[in-house]
Amino acid sequence: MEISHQVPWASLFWERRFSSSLPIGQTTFLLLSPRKWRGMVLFFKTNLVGHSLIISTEAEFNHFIFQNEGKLFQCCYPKSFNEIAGRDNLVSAEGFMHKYLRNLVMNLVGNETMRTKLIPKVEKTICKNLQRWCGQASVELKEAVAKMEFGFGAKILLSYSESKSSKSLRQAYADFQHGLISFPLNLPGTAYRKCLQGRKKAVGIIKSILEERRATPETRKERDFLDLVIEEMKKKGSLMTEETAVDLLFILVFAAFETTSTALTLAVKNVGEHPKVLEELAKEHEAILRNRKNTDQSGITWQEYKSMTFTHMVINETVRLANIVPGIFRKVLKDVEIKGYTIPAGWIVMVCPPAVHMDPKQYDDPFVFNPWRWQGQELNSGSQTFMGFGGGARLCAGAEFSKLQMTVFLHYLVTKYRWRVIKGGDITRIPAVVFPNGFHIQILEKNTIPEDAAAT
Ligand code: HEM
Repeated sequence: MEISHQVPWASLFWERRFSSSLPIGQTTFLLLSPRKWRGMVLFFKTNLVGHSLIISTEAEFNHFIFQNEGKLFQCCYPKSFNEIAGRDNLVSAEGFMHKYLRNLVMNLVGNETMRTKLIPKVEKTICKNLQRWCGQASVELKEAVAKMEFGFGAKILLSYSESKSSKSLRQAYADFQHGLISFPLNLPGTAYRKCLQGRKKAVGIIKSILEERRATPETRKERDFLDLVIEEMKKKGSLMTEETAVDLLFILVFAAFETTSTALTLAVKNVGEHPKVLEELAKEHEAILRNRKNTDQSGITWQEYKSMTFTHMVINETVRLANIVPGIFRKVLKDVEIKGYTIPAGWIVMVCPPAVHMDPKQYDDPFVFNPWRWQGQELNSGSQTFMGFGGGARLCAGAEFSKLQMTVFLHYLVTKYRWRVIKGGDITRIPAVVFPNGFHIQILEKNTIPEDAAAT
């Protein structure tokens, strides 16, 4: 690991990945003539399970890769990823198929749907859960939020309810997640085998819901995403086969709960550790309540949501530091010239967002949680220096939806409740962000005194 002092984030990623996930065999870390630019290694060559791989740690080149999606670069995740995410999964789909699937997803979580349909539903779910957690001695926030997001996602996608089902979709995803980032060795006892088994169970449940729905199209009060998918399947010459439908639903249920729950837990942790941020956040949300002309207004309006600038700054800062997706993989379609080097067609490039997010040339004191650094900037989900949600034509389809959920959660948390940490909150990267001891907090109504404090 001789280069660890030069690219701490990238090397940390590989070190963790290979030491924790590759118990057998050795992957060598090859460093071939790294180009330095303003003191930072731009890119270097290594090898990933037999593939030649360029790791790009440079903002400009990463942006170039995103902007040339489909022309010079193509999405490329390892074969084993397609085995666990499904052959027809949206993340690996290309060209017309990618556009078609992405459009369907935008139908589910695009701005118009969020504005007209999702805000009140998100609010209702969050308020109900916060009320339930309030007063409990301790709530493990990551798991509690993941459960809430899973329930919400499974409902809008499939009208699935864990409590009304004989088989647990949630457990199937827990097994899937357990081995998601592991060496692709399908032998009894391996994490990868467990992951494949989890996928098989989840796919089985989703398939049976799909078949049941097709056999007995009921008249539900509200259409879910599955209704839309089935409608697509019925169209003459449709691209939507049963396999594609199942793979799409499978990946969406997962995407809907895992990433957002991690980001939201980190947001609460960051805000709690920075009293000035909490104060500013509360000020913004209390002003929203105060400025309402109609005092009977029951929920957040789209305009109010859009005006929560400081909250959006807190979310961007959280996602920047979280680096939930540490590597984004692309295949080089044609030879690419970059700063005097040629990257040959067929090679794999890994965009490394953490290296950009933690680069002191891009962000002053990059390890410090400082939402004010976003002041006056466009708070987009992707830019040349912010790639927590990826970029270009494959910018995360759920980025805005994820931000909406975090914003609504923070709104109710800071206006109605207060919280204190009971235990946990440590973070480990394997390379996915995990909380090894959880993040246990107590949530109380804003104007109550905790029992132990009242007793003293
Ligand atoms: C904090 C939360 C989230 C983070 C950090 C995140 C991150 C990302 C990243 C980095 C990518 C790009 C992958 C690539 O270019 O290969 C991506 C793609 C994607 N994400 Fe997210 N995501 C989040 C939440 C969500 C949610 C809530 C959904 C679902 C509703 C979602 C659905 C998707 C989909 C469908 C894609 C593929 C887009 C495409 O290829 O066109 N994500 N996400």
